Amino acid sequence: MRLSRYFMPILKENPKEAEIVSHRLMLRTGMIRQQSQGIYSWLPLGKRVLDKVNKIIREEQNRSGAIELLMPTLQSAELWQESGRYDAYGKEMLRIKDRQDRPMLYGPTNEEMVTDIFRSYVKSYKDLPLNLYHIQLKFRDEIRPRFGTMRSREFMMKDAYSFDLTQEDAVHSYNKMFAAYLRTFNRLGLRAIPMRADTGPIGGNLSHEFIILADTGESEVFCHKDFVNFDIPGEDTNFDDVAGLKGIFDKWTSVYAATSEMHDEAAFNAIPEGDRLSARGIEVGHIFYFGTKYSEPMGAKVQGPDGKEHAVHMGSYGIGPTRLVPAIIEASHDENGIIWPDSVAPFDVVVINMKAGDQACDEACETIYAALSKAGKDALYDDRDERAGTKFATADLIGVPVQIIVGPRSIANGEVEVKDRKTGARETMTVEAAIKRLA
Ligand SMILES: Nc1ncnc2c1ncn2[C@@H]1O[C@H](COS(=O)(=O)NC(=O)[C@@H](N)CS)[C@@H](O)[C@H]1O
Repeated sequence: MRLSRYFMPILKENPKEAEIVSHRLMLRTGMIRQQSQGIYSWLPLGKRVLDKVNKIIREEQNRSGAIELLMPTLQSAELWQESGRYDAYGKEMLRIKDRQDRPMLYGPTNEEMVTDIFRSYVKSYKDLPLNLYHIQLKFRDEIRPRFGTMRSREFMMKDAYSFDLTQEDAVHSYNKMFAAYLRTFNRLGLRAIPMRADTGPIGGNLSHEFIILADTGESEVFCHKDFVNFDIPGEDTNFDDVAGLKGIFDKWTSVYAATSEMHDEAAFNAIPEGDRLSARGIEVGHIFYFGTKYSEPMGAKVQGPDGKEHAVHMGSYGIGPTRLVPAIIEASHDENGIIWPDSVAPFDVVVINMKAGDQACDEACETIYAALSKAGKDALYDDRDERAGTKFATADLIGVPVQIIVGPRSIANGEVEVKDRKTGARETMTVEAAIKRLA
């Protein structure tokens, strides 16, 4: 992408409304724009990151055997009246009337709708287990949306829903998602800690929140220091191995970890002082087992091996992609801007032409940009008619992992400078070596 033809409205000053670093940087880099309270547009640079986050989420959901679909944002009130949540959900629910004056709502979550889909088609235990998921916008009229897209009113959620014949089978489905979440957050460059959690309006009695430690996190968390060394389930994880997945769950819940709602001070103090960790955290995922809470009232039943009808056992599993983007920034930035993990960076490389209009610089940049693009790399070419200093600041601000700096002096010797955004390390090499290294 040539920056002179892109749309990336960089702000020179820190926006005063931003209270935390991720909100400040997402506004300054032109990743998002607030349209109204708690409602945002994702501008091109932000959309590229959001798409990469969703790609990883999708890959790990699919690896676990979950099947993707897409449900609408607008839902009929009747479904929520069947489950009894229409009134219980409270003021966070945006209620709408259509032109026929029918009561509708902008979905805050989709347990009722996915249960309606399930009950319309699945009648036998032979079709289980089943896990259906989508990545879709939600609306929750948060009383105090803040911190940009960290806590917004309209937000994107990956929400998955599992269906099983028995509680035992449902716990295996829960453990599949548990392992998939550990893999997902690790691939996003985050260390997420699963913590026993409250179930709130979703319901049920088994629930874990996945929290990443960050000073500006809204959650207060307490856990054992050992978490930081636990192995992440590998690519070769066998999601049909009931005992194996139970082993992963047991390992990752073998030491103390709880959010403030579930904290047990005595249990925490039983941990040797040096091993205790109390911190602030950001909830990036939340999983629930809630049995027949929805299937019973909504008649989602299958015929069991005994020939009898059984309400299916369900769970739901949420991840917040539009919260993950700021969460990654909170976990990975410095005084010059964002430091994107390679896996979600909006571009792989930024080519900086220190002197646009200088023939040698222009030619070298075009050669490098063409070679990187040909090799399938996401390259941003800063070809703007701007001072070099402005270009260096932009490249550091938007956090692209690698910068190729092309200046008149070095290019006279056929050389360029390659800078690593995370470490700041710089290396001078020939144009060919730079292309070979990065293409
Ligand atoms: N207001 C919000 N802004 C941004 N992300 C949010 C917001 N509310 C929730 N999320 C994200 O969505 C995830 C799941 O939300 S939740 O309420 O915990 N769970 C559910 O809604 C269940 N139905 C799981 S499918 C959270 O872990 C969080 O990452």
